Amino acid sequence: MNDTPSPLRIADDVLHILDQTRLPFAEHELRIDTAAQAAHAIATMQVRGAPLIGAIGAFGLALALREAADDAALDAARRMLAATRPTAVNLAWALDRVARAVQPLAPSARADAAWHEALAICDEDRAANRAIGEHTLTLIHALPATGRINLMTHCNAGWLATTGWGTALSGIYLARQAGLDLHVWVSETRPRNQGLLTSWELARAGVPHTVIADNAAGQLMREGKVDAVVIGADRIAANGDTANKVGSYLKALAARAHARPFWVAAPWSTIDLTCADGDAIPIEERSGDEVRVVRGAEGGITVLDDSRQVANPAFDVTPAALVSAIVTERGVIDTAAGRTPSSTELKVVSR
Ligand SMILES: CSC[C@@H](O)[C@@H](O)C(=O)COP(=O)(O)O
Repeated sequence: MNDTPSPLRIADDVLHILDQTRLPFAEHELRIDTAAQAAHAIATMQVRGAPLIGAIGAFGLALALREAADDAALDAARRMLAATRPTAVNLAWALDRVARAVQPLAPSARADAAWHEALAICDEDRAANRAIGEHTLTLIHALPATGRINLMTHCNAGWLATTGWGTALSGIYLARQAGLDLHVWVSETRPRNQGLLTSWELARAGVPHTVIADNAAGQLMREGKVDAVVIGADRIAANGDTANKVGSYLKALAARAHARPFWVAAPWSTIDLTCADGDAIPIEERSGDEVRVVRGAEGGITVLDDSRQVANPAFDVTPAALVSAIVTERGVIDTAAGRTPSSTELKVVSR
């Protein structure tokens, strides 16, 4: 699995992360050797993307256990890390997994065991993402498009958002490797502009793409310039309702209106069977300053002063009825055709 770039590097038993708040303008690595630094990196979005924050949370817990590893310390560190970002379930999932692995052990053995569990989470994430890419490639091959295939994506669900390959972008990378004539519409994704990260990734991989303002998506679909939309996910409820970066829902509505497939690509760890439907998914409200200040290479430009009220929900929920397929490492759940895989327990309400 070494043939994918990764936003994190392990050296000297500590973490080195690519600071995503400085991308795409500067490539800058940060050293993370305490749980507090890991929590800060997640909360400030130096690292972001559901699978990646899960992995960093897991390493953060291991780092905490190097300082104190009794039950009270474990619980406190877990809560501190879990409180950083609420929507992506991968964070809580990874923290639970590490805690469960170390709880039966003596405190002296916990830090090393937690570190190994975090490494295993990363290995499994890369393998899952590669498999997601292969399943997505099958969907791409099945598109009725003749000539160049035009996909649309939102936010960044590439390798930067995971420990390797990405989710929504994994299939795009494999399609490119397979020599498919493919072009990607990349929506800018205000207010944090994760679309610029996607453009940065795609440019590095030589994937033809065009960045658009978020509001251009509907017109492009109307003009027949989009064959399918593929996005990642932060949490998928038991009925298939999908939380992802705010703006995903509008793209799903436009895709349905123009009879275009809308695919959600995510590892199984993004599925939360304890959420019956999308109403149970917590939606993160971030600082209004992200809307007030437009960031660029030279810092930020204030476009609205703080006398004005601003709302900044960071995610939205796309109802399962608008999702054509959920692609996980276990295969494709074709929600449009009313088929669920018998080997799994996902209680998707098929339509
Ligand atoms: C493979 S990442 C999937 C999602 O986490 C991604 O699309 C997304 O919404 C990321 O949001 P972010 O706020 O940048 O962490």
